[in-house]
Amino acid sequence: MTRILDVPLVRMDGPIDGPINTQVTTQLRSYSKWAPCEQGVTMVWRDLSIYALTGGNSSTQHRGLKRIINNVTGVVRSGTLMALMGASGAGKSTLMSALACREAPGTIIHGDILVNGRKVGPFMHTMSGFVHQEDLFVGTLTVLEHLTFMVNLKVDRRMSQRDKEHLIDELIQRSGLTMCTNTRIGHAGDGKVLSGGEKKRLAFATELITKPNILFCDEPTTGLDSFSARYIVRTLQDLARQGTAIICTIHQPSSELFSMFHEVMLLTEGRVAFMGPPRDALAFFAEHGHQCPDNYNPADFMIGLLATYPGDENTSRRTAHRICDLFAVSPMAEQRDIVVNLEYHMAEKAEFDIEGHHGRRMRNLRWYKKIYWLVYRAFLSVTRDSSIQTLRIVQKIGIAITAGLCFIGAVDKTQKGIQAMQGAIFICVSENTFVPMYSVLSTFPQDFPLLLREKKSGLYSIGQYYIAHLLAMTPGLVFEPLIFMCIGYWLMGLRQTFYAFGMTVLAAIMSMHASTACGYFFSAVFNNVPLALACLVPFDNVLMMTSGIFIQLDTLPEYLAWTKYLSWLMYSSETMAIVQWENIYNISCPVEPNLPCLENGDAVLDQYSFSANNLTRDLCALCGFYVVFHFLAYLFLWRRTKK
Ligand SMILES: Nc1ncnc2c1ncn2[C@@H]1O[C@H](COP(=O)(O)OP(=O)(O)OP(=O)(O)O)[C@@H](O)[C@H]1O
Repeated sequence: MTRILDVPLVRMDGPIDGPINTQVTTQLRSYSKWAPCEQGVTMVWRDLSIYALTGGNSSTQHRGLKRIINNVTGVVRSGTLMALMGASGAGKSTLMSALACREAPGTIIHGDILVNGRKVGPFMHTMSGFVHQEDLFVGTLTVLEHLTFMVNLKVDRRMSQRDKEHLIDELIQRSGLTMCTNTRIGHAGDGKVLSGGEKKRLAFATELITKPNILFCDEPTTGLDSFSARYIVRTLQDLARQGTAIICTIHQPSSELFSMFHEVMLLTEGRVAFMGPPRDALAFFAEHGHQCPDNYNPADFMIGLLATYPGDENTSRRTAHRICDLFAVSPMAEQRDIVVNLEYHMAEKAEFDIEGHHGRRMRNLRWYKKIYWLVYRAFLSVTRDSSIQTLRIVQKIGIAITAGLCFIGAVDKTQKGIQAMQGAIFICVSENTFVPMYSVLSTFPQDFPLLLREKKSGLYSIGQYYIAHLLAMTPGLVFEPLIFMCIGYWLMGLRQTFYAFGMTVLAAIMSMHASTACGYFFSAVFNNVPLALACLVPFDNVLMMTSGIFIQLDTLPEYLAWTKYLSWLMYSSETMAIVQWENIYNISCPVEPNLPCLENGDAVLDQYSFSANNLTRDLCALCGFYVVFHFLAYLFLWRRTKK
């Protein structure tokens, strides 16, 4: 059903370079089918109030809720670039997040927000983009790699490789990043990396991949020089010209930037003080006795007028409230209300199936391909930090050579050799335990903000992220112990059979995997490295004491005996000890008859409370540690993203 409206409703084509004319002519509009791309979007919100759960109960915080947005009504349409302005704390970010359906947990929204007549919901994540104030990227990737990753995860899976490449080229060109296609995004303090303005443009390019109908930008010009800020607002103008509806919070824009917006919405203490074209804003304020002085920045003037000044709260609040009251009964508010009420009216009459429509239109990447692309990114990130990787390998080789040289000739089938052998086993186990365990502690605290943002925007699930991360780490976790054992094992003079060597390498690799799993668990539980460290240090002391090398485990007091079963060091030490001592029958004894003597391998194992029958149990236990620690780490991470 197509309706022909004879009241101002939607403006689809107009003088985008200048302010929008609110007296718009008739517009065709169909609400019988979901067609935002074809006909443009109109987003409206009426009497919207937003509360934050405070948990407090003071007189100003009604039933533990703090009202941040107070009965706000508004509209934004395709082709409009709207600035959301107000003093700090006016509620800009809260309102914009709610409109974008990306509100913080604990936020309560009263009132409906409609897009082309439909209540906003999860579909907003596919039909809208959100450029955050703080840019978060994997800094080791280049611009091209980042966009390749994002394009593959965001676009319809039926898109051909050629079209994807074409899209990436177009995004790079449109964002003015041609010169830095192969430049690393970088972290602060890195060498040749993107500038703040380039990062912001890359953030825009990332959001434009899906050609969103509505784009939300949180302070896109903050921290940029005037040239970069102008470039960003020009880009937004271009986007609006192509039919995107854009809402953008902005702090203290220059006069030039201010005039580049088509509409401005001024907020003060959660209320609307003005909504309309920027030039009408000055006229509105002047009409009510607040004339902006010549040569004064209009944005500064209006924000200053609406701000609450410490020490003069009552007067400044009275002024701001009076302006809000005056705007609420102004002809501009009346016109806005006509559009909004009509949208609500049409929404009540129309029938549509938005989820079904979107389901039909967009086919997400299959889960295993998402894992593939996540592994690709994680692997690039790991290998790009080549200095760290090289250092770790060099460190492993250095320790293996040093330990090997220390033990050369000491490990033999004598009573002294038994102690040297157990020492060598401890080195093999501990070298593949403590360093890897501590080195992953910062993983989740570091990755969490980006992970949360990408997860919330529906790029992937926590499970996919976790599996991909493990897969990307696995080659390193095999290679490092392998290189250590290849050098250290033979230099130390451990048992010269391939079976013994293979089993020792296997135990070292499994020990490395269990240790990193434990490190991930602590990283996920605490999400704070100093706290995780404070808890891990006592834990690893217990691990060491119950490894079976320092104390005969049978002699542990009964109430502590169970702790040995929690130590994967004990399982890997026992595995290595078994393969070194099984079927050894000829350990020489001292000449003096009264001195204690361990005559064979079984006696040695017995001395350390180990048993040759435990080999399978030990390997299974090491696998168990790996699985249980990772599962718990995943659960904690998943729970954290739900908060
Ligand atoms: N979860 C919350 N609990 C309590 N108060 C909150 C919460 N979230 C926001 N607020 C309060 O609501 C008000 C508006 O916050 P908001 O971040 O939306 O303001 P803003 O206009 O975007 O400010 P700025 O320009 O400084 O970013 C502030 O006073 C803030 O302290």
